[in-house]
Amino acid sequence: MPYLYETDGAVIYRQSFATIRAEADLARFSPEEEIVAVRMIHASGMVGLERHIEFTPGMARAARAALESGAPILCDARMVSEGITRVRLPADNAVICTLNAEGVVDLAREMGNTRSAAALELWRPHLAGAVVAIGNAPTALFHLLNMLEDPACPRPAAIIGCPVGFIGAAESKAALMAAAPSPALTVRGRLGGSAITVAAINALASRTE
Ligand SMILES: C/C1=C2N=C(/C=C3N=C(/C(C)=C4\N[C@@](C)([C@@H]5N=C1[C@](C)(CCC(=O)O)[C@H]5CC(=O)O)[C@@](C)(CC(=O)O)[C@@H]4CCC(=O)O)[C@@](C)(CC(=O)O)[C@@H]\3CCC(=O)O)C(C)(C)[C@@H]/2CCC(=O)O
Repeated sequence: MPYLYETDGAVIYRQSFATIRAEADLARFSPEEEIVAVRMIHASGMVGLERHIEFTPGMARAARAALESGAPILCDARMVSEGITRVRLPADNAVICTLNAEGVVDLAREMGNTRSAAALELWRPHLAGAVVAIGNAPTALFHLLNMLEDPACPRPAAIIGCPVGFIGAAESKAALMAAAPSPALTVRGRLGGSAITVAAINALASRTE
């Protein structure tokens, strides 16, 4: 007896989003934010995630406008950069991950930091007006915040800072929302991760659900 299951991708998405909207408490989000929150919950399979999602005012609009005007997307990990659905991007935006670029291993050794943090030094020429997507590494988010302490460092248009884990994740995200050097989106606490971060980018990239 073969297993019977839903095989239409569009139907699966539609039913998932309807389930999330029926079960999650999305009332505090603006319409632009709600679409992003729904997709983040979808990627995590976790109704309740919405309680930990926080936008600075106007972040969703700023990020969407930046993407529509062609901003590059700067990602901390390949798991983030590979997850971005290219056909959703409104301006064939460049998706950049420098984690495996030449010299990053040596730079990390010199800096006494992780590869994830060192890789951000290669973002400097792309940072002005970019959309940042940090979904894995707390050290990358901390290093970005330290870079942006320098007023001469170019500002990104928006920062999605959702690193996951037990060491530095909650702290780096609290620091992001306290400093808010650019419009920012986070998931407070230990929760986060590449999939949730990718989902936020994919939601912001397209006006279609
Ligand atoms: C301490 C690190 C953490 N990694 C986590 C979770 C996951 N990481 C995966 C993978 C495949 C990668 N993690 C690296 C980014 C690697 N992870 C680290 C570092 C040691 C330090 C980062 C930090 O603390 O800020 C980091 C290496 C570095 O020197 O920067 C990765 C580059 C390691 C590697 O393969 O070389 C790699 C990312 C590859 C890529 O996508 O480009 C996991 C899939 C776990 C696994 O290895 O099986 C998982 C993915 C989670 C996600 O959703 O992204 C934590 C939990 C974030 C942790 C930092 C916090 C902590 O509490 O420990």
